[in-house]
Amino acid sequence: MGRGRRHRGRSHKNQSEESKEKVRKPLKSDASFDSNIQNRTWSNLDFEEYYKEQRIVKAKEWDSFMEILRKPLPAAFRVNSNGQFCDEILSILENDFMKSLQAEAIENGELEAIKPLPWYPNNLAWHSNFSRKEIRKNQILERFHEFLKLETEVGNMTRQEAVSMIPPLFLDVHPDHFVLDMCAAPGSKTFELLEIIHESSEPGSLPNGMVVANDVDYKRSNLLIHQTKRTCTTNLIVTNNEGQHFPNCNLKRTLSTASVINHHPIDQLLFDRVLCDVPCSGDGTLRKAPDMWRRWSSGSGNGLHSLQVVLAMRGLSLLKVGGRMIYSTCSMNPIENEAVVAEILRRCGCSVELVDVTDKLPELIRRPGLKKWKVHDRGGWYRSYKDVPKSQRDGVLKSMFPSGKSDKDLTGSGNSYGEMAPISSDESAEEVCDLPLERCVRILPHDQNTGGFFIAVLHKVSPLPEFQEKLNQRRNVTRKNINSSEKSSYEAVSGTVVTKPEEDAEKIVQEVAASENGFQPPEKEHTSEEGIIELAQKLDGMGGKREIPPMQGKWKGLYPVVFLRDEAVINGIKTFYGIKDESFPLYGHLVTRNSDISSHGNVKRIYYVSRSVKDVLELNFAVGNQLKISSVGLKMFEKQSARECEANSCSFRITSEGLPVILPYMTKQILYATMADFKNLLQYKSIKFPDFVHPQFGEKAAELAMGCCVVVLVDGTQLGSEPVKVNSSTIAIGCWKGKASLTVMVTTVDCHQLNQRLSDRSKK
Ligand SMILES: C[S@@+](CC[C@H](N)C(=O)[O-])C[C@H]1O[C@@H](n2cnc3c(N)ncnc32)[C@H](O)[C@@H]1O
Repeated sequence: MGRGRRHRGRSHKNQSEESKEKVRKPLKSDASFDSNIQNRTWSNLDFEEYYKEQRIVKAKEWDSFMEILRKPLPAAFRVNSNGQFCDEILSILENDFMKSLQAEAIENGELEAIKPLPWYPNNLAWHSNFSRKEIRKNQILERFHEFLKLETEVGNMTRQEAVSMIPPLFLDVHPDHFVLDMCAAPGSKTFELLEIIHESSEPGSLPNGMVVANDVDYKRSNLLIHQTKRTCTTNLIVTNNEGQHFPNCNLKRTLSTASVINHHPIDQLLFDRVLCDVPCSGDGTLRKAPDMWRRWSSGSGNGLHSLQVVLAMRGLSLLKVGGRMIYSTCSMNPIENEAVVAEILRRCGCSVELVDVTDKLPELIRRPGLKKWKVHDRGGWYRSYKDVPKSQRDGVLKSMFPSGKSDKDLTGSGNSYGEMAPISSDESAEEVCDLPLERCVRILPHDQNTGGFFIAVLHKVSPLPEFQEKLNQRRNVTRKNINSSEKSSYEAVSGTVVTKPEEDAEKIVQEVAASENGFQPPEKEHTSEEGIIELAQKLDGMGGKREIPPMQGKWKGLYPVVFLRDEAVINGIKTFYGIKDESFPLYGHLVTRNSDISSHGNVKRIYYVSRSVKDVLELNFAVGNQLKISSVGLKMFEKQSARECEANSCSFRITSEGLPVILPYMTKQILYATMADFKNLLQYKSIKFPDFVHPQFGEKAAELAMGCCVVVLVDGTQLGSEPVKVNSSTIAIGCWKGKASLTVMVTTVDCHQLNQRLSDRSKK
């Protein structure tokens, strides 16, 4: 659900109080809900009056539009295209669940239980005809629920509302693109963007592109950090800047000498793609957040309009010429949608075009953007700004109207984008926007049983008009001044500034059982998407109150990220795992943060960053840490304080998320196991060397240096021809080689899921 600051609290409150009296109880036919939901209200007369008046659907469609809004939203999910078991999972969906759930679907009056979303490429996204609640509560659906839960937890699937999957597809992202996700939390679209960035990369090869996922709310950002961990990406930076003041880290403006600039591969942070999925009133999510029926008022949309305009304008100014930006909301309100798009087109003149995407995703049922709408405020309707009484002009802005013109403008000349349609002197005449707003994409819930959504695709043809850029720069200079006083507590420390350590995200996830074998438990991993969404909704329920990090502790809640320059640590890792600089350079790509350094100066966690992220970190450092970074790169090594350790072993273990990236470059500490031994390891977690099915495997394990190692699954024919080349289907797990046994260092959930997938494979 969209959220943001409510600018006009007073009118909002009055209207929502009024609307409480106008609500009605649910229809009898909505009987499938549990009693808790039944007691909720499923209508709001203000909502009905508002959208009838805005004519977002034809009169004859009204009843079906309202009817679907009162039905719970069907669950939707995506299969991670980069996941190792993508094909297996698709096959289970097609060959098992599509058939086995059919009877239950028919009982529910549906033709199909689950089906691929026809507009999503390669059948990777699915729609189920059961709501999330039904899936959770219904016993027959229990096996399906368990499957969804497990595969989501290990990162093979993502539960995501169908409409929320659309913006990244229209954005046309390539693996070498720099992408800004401006309002990114809780991160379902960031996850999708990362998937696209990584789509064609081979194991270990990192794409040239990257994603900056920004959100002003640090608590919601922590959900994003947790959620995107499952992508195992080195190409992500998470920031907590205000989107409208997002810095472009312009080195030319910061440094005076060209020679210094020459040392930096990039001198300004601009993006090939921007996703501007702004905070909004969120009435497109009524089906999954029925509480909104009670809270809905037209004031919410009005209150967010100007923030939405400035966010979109900032996004466009951070976009490279030739780049593409998506403006999207999960609201159906034209004030948050077409009015915002019209205003940014007016401000940008010919430098920005609204792209016609009718030929893209042809199976997606969509409606054109509106050209006519009205503004509602404090019980009154206005067709034109000239009708708004002076006393109400603080709440109703001229940019909210189709012409975007004030009384004075209406007598003057048109704008550079095109002449507006003449406004008749007739009081009842409606304003019609002359911009090509029909190119916007409206998704209405009753067209294909989804939530409501709005998308506009914008193309930056040339630099923005100079005064708009200057306006943006002025805003940022003012912000920078504020920031520099805020920053005094960490100025002396080199590196990037993070607002809060990642561990906060961990607090919300389940603990994995501590290993009995003397080493620290593996890092806490994966929580369910359901949990993430529920947490995000709880945060939404805080009424737009933004969370700022508590300013406690030595670093006052601001933890610097630093490049790891400790050669003893880096060389120790390189030697132990046999990593060669020419194939996988570690130096310059490893970062840590002060919160990860113990009081004795020992590093606890080490993160790996791609070249693109490294370049941005260096730029950010050079411009005085303008980006407030809360997470960066991929946690690759973690200090292991084991009981059993030898002088020559490395105290850093490889994390499970880091393993797929580094494995192709490891030349030491690798064991090759056949299915029997591999499955036994997953099942029993710790096995003594003589107890392996293949004695040679136990002998090789015993010969290995003590400490972290990797066990790679091979078939019998590959044994003896080691090293086996790693490819995208390679299955490997991190283990600990002790004095007498080999112990798995993978969470119980991951072991269980992997075992299940391997059993499915062997059945074929
Ligand atoms: C509609 S939600 C984004 C959903 C997200 N794109 C996703 O797919 O999961 C809007 C987000 O904007 C954030 N937000 C609100 N005001 C902001 C601002 N001024 N700058 C950046 N983010 C903001 C909110 O914290 C919220 O997480």
